[in-house]
Amino acid sequence: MPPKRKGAIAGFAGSSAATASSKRTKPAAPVDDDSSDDYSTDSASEIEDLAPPEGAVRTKKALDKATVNAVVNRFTLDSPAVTAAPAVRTRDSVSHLFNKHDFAYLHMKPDHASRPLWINPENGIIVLESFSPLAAKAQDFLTTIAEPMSRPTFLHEYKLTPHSLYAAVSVGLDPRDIISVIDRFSKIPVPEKIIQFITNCTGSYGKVKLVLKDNRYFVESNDPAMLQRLLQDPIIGPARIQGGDAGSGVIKESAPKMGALVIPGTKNAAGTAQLGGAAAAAEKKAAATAAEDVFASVTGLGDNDQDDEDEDEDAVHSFEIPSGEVEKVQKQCLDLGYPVLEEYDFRNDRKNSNLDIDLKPQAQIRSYQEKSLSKMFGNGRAKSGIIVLPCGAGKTLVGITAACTIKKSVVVLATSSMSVVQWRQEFIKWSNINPEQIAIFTSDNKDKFRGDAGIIVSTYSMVTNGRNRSHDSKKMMDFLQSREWGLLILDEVHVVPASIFRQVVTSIATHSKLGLTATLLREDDKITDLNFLIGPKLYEANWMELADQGHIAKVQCAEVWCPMTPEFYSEYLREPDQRKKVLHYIMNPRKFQAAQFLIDYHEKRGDKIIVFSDNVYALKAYALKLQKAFIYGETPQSERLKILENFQLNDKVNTIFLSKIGDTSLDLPEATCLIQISSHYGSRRQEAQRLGRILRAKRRNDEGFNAFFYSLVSKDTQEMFYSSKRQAFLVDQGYAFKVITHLSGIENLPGLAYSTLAERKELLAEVMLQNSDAGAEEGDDFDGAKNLSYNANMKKRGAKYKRSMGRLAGVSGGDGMAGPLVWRMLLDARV
Ligand SMILES: Nc1ncnc2c1ncn2[C@@H]1O[C@H](COP(=O)(O)OP(=O)(O)OP(=O)(O)O)[C@@H](O)[C@H]1O
Repeated sequence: MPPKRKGAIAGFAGSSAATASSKRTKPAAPVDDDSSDDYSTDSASEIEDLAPPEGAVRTKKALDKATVNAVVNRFTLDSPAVTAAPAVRTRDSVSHLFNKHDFAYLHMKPDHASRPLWINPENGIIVLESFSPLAAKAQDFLTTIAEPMSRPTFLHEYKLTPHSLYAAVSVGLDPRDIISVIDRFSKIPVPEKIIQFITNCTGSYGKVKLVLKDNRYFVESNDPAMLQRLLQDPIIGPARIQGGDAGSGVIKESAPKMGALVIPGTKNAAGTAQLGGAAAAAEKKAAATAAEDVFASVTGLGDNDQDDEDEDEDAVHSFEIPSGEVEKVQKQCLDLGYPVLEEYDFRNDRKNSNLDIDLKPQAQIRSYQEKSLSKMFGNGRAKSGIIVLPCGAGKTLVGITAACTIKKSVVVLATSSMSVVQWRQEFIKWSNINPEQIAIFTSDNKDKFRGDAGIIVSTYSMVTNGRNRSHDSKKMMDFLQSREWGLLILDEVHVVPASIFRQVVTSIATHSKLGLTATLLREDDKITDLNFLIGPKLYEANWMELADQGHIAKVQCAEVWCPMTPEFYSEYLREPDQRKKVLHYIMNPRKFQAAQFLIDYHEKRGDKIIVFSDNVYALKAYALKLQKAFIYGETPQSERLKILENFQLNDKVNTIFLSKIGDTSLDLPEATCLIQISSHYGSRRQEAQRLGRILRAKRRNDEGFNAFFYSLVSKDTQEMFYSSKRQAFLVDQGYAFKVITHLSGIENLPGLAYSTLAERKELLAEVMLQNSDAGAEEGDDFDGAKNLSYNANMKKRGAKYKRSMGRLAGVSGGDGMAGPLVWRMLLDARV
């Protein structure tokens, strides 16, 4: 049986630049090209200027970014709106050491030691003591109201931002509760400035909702005065449909009860929900842990309080607007400072046919998957937004469970045709969907599903590239655009340019959107666009917590410093061509030796190793010299499959070399060790995605198992700088990078390559003979300006990573584990 390769092959279809340019050259006859959707940072700009899809039905035009930013900027801690009187600062003998960071004026509460967090009044950063008994509770709360910034072993950092507070309100939190819970967890009374910031942000966000019921649009609010204010507006007022259900055009009804919905695959779905109220309550009580008691005593918010709150029924007021006015009303609300939340009341949608889909009984979603979905369905409706889970943590099943909850027609968009096939297979594996009701729309497949409701899985490029559509493809697009969809699942949202989302969300009429990603970061800082094009971040899992629970592998990360040989270094310094400079540090013989040594060592330990190189010249040179298989953009599909199959099943093939086409979605659970010899400058996203290839290691639950991630860096070259920038995201997730300056025993490796000066000189001569193109990455145009801008950014912000001293075991929280022991034996680790 062929091995599972999720999107493996995703990137295997050629380079991003080649794809982008091929989209521009018109072939003789219309041909659908979805061969690659490699939306790397560089390809993004190429794709941005694709024409909008032909005949796209503009349902709701995306909000103008300037307006969005204007609103967001209104709510910063420095804005005039935040007018708290400056705190009275008393200076003492050490104040000068701290300058404006002297927070001695914030008096600690008497029982501060038992409270786990502290909040910076100047910038809204919250520091959490992750070792506190209340940390788990506080963490749940903080991930709802703030952005996780950094979560290493002992102290976590979160930041309150307008977007995070917007997301908090969107899952039903009240600003008073936010302030009171922070206060109960906090070592200091919540600073007045923070209270004002929270009140200002939440005062405007989430007050107004746009709800689709029976395919009629309603502007909804709990606050009748708010609706009156909107109705008095010269643009919104006239848009109201006069004489709606309630005659006056304002309808009053009961708010849905929180938690009334049961998400499939959860414990509730399995039985608790069916228990009578009293039995369920008793079960809940019995499950209360000691930690919860501590929580209650410190916060004063026991479960009973929560239950009481749940029982409160707020009236909901609404008025109806025609679908043609939706965009205008949305924009005007935003201008007034009341951004509109979008929710889908799918249980009352009787116009769109139901889809017969449920999770299979054996499908049990994991606690973090359930938590993420509860943020989406918290009040019984579907909120649009983004769920962030580490690579290999099961985003696909989260998407499938969302579809099983909504039970309406679904569109899934993925980044490559292989991912599309994978998504369909996973739907069939986890749910009882009739295979005829799930269709694929790619260049090879354009069948519709059977029946009134169904699922279409396609790629972003199939849906947005309107230039050269074949007849069948046009028909399929018409089908996609002519009907309403209950849910749009957007896979790997971090790689797709905002302009593509804009085209997608404006051309496919969908009631709710779910974005999925592991790394919600972009080097081009276009993340804020996603907040408004898809929705706020609903949930972000903690990588370390998932690793501790065995859902993803524990990984030891190391940066191996490889000194340049004198002859390579003097050429490197002398070389004026940037690309050739790069080639010199990638082809550094000491780096080659380190790779050879690590491959040898890990193969002997029984590991399966992936070696990544963005540079194809180096990829081939290393692989050929070491006699290992390699795959890059030009490797034919059949050969790729053969290599990957051998890697998985053949115990003689334990190492493969991959270019960056294997960065994402590659599902090789056999891989346990990763060695990176060349990479995409300072890309934090690539580093995290590559790490993701070993997070799903099959052996992750073996006692003391660790996967290994080595980044080989040529010392005293530009590569050192890029490497530190690349690690920033993973360091924030709690990974500690050990610096290894010498691999003990390397000198004694039999057959060590380039051990004589003559061999090294020969290699240098070969490298010098290469033209500048050999130094370029696969499918990448070297962009000196971008290169420099990374430098400038780093100077501006300062490097965020820290190099660790001492033992890796300690810093990675892995004391006493077998992994670090192996390291200590193997590596003479010194800083
Ligand atoms: N609740 C679950 N129970 C059992 N297996 C699960 C569960 N959730 C996910 N898995 C399995 O975990 C593996 C990884 O899942 P998936 O491919 O969806 O990860 P991912 O988050 O999309 O990763 P990537 O970002 O690397 O694509 C799959 O083999 C999947 O079947």
